[in-house]
Amino acid sequence: MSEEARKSILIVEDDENIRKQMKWALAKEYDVLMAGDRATALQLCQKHSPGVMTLDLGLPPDPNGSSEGLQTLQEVLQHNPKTKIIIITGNQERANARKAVESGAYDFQNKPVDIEELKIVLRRAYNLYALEEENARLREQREQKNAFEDIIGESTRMKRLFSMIERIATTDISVLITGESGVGKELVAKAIHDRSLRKDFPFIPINCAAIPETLLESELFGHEKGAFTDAYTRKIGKVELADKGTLFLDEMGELGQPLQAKLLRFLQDQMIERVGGKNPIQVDVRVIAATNRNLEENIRQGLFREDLFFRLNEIHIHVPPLRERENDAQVLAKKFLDEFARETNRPIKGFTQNAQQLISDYAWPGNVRELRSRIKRAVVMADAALIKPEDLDLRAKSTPITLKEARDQIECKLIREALDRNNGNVSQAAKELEVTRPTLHDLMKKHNLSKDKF
Ligand SMILES: Nc1ncnc2c1ncn2[C@@H]1O[C@H](COP(=O)(O)OP(=O)(O)OP(=O)(O)O)[C@@H](O)[C@H]1O
Repeated sequence: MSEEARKSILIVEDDENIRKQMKWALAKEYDVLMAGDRATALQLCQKHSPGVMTLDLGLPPDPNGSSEGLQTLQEVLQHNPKTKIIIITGNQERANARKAVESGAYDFQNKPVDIEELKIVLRRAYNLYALEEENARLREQREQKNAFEDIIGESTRMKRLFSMIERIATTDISVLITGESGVGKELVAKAIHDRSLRKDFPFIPINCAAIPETLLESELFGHEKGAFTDAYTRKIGKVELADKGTLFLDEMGELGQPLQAKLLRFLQDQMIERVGGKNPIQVDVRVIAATNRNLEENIRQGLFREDLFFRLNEIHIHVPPLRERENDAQVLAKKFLDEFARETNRPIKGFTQNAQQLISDYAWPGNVRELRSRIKRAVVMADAALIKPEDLDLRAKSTPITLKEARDQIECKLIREALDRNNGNVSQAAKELEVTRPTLHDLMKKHNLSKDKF
């Protein structure tokens, strides 16, 4: 069956003529089901689970009121919470339409229905329905496979991150991703984009730290021909290229004050101006920003605008460093090994026990990026089927030299794990570790651990 043929719609309308007209208008795009009362509507919903539904609020036995329509809405949503319901309502029933939307209807349309407008609303509603279905399917797959497609991870922290990504992806909320260098912030941004309604439009990353401040404005917003000495032709900026899609602003903390102001304006009204341009251009862009800096500290120092921070930080996602992800370094190492062995055609099968131990113990300051490049090197250097510790070239950095260093390392690891188990609750973590709360606070300070990151 083709994708198109599987789209189904239920029309709930007690006037037979209107029902027929709507069927006629929609049959090309949808499998149309029809009901004239609540009982039939419920039956059809349970049997066919339609993606979208139109619902006339005035149904028998209350054709002039809305009680039966609202009851139908409630019961359908109970059984089919993902079905997107568009309320069809008379002009004088606005309050009821609003009530219906508050109770979970997707949208409403006034009578007499403008069929072309309704088709657009239905298409949007259906896309959202299909995306939610797809995300649920992916979630099921992930739960079976213990992975999130391209983002590998089985640790509690990463599983929490995956469900956060799923929850926010279909909203248009701006997201600020924080985390050390190399933890996978860009991968997270891409995963959000890929699960959003914008997924068929561009995902445009830009690294604000890699481009000199003087060029960054025209990289972001574009320029007109002749705007400055080297502007020989018109250039379309990244924001415009990301129209209808997602712009990923990496290393956001590096942005200077003038560009912060321009960015804020674009975030507020989705309008930009090319450098040297005279007319504002309307865009429709979701922004995901990332930083490995402490932006709150930058705000205190007057380096970063607070209003811009609030705009970008509607949702905050912290990606934990690799050393705080239980067994993930092992899982990732195996995955990278398989990938590079295949790529280079080398018969490398795995790691010696000592190499595995080293991968677990090492602190990975460069996070997944460092792990990836170490495994790449090891696959090339290894002279046997199993990778040995020296192939990884890490030993010098990971082995504690003194007893004190070893004690510190284990102390830090135990505190991190206790905070992790207790979602950052210091009192509970202190109880588990059998120390007082103030002692744990002191130790957290010593190891530079913040409870907000758990
Ligand atoms: N969980 C993961 N699973 C698989 N690959 C990963 C994972 N996390 C990161 N990587 C890989 O590690 C490298 C670094 O990831 P990424 O560029 O997303 O990090 P980042 O946090 O954005 O880094 P930076 O702060 O330096 O911009 C990439 O090659 C990415 O594909």
